[in-house]
Amino acid sequence: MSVLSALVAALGSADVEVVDLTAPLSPSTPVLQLPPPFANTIPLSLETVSAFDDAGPAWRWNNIHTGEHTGTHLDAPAHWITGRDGETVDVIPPSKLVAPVVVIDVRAQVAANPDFLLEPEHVTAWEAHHGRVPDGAWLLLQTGWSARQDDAAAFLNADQNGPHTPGPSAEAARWLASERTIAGFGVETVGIDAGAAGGFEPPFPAHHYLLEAGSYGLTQLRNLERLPATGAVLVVSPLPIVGGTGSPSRVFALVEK
Ligand SMILES: O=C(O)C(=O)c1ccccc1S
Ligand SMILES: [Mn+2]
Repeated sequence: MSVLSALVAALGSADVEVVDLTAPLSPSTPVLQLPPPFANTIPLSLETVSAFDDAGPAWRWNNIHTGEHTGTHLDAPAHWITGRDGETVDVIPPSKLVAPVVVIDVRAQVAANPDFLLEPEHVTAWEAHHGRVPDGAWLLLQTGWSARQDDAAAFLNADQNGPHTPGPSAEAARWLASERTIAGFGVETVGIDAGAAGGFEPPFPAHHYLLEAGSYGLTQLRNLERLPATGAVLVVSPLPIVGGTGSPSRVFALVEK
């Protein structure tokens, strides 16, 4: 039996489960809110072209208005100034679109502190149990934050001092970019950087270092609790927007039961 035949058989027998990691995309999907004077992306909106009416008696269709960085989306290296000469979303290599995925569970730490920062020591402690993060793998940070996805205020979790959401420290971002070779870094929150990362050095270090290194970002993921710490395969499906810095993406994982 060929490998793909075996996969099809496994999918049919539920030995391999397809887990959708994508948040539903609607006009109420929370989007990043950068402070003035910075511009912000738009949320999704649907504009009716026709709906079984005079404009289209037998068909319904819409125009969609969205940012590249709206909802569950991919960040390409070209999104950040440090990766400005890097890959745009239309040329992401297939080896990053379908790749091994590992999950680091920090839900307990985040439940105690929404400003929790992933440090290199958290990754090396995980590696002591699960082995080194494989070269070319996606590393997903499981924070439990997807439970907030239906409440924009809770999801963005901002007060007068700014947003309070977890993410990597500047040192963790630098370390992941220099000491490991990951396809990308994925999160449940609105962006791959922590809410306070605008005040880090360098600002937004996950973007700064990981996109500089040619890694990608994935945001606003959910259902990470259905993934094993290792052994699953991630499939990332961005739109191939020519020259795009990112794209809303359908993301799912193949999980052996
Ligand atoms: O790439 C994003 O969606 C994102 O999170 C972001 C975009 C622009 C500026 C800062 C950030 S933090
Ligand atoms: Mn983004």
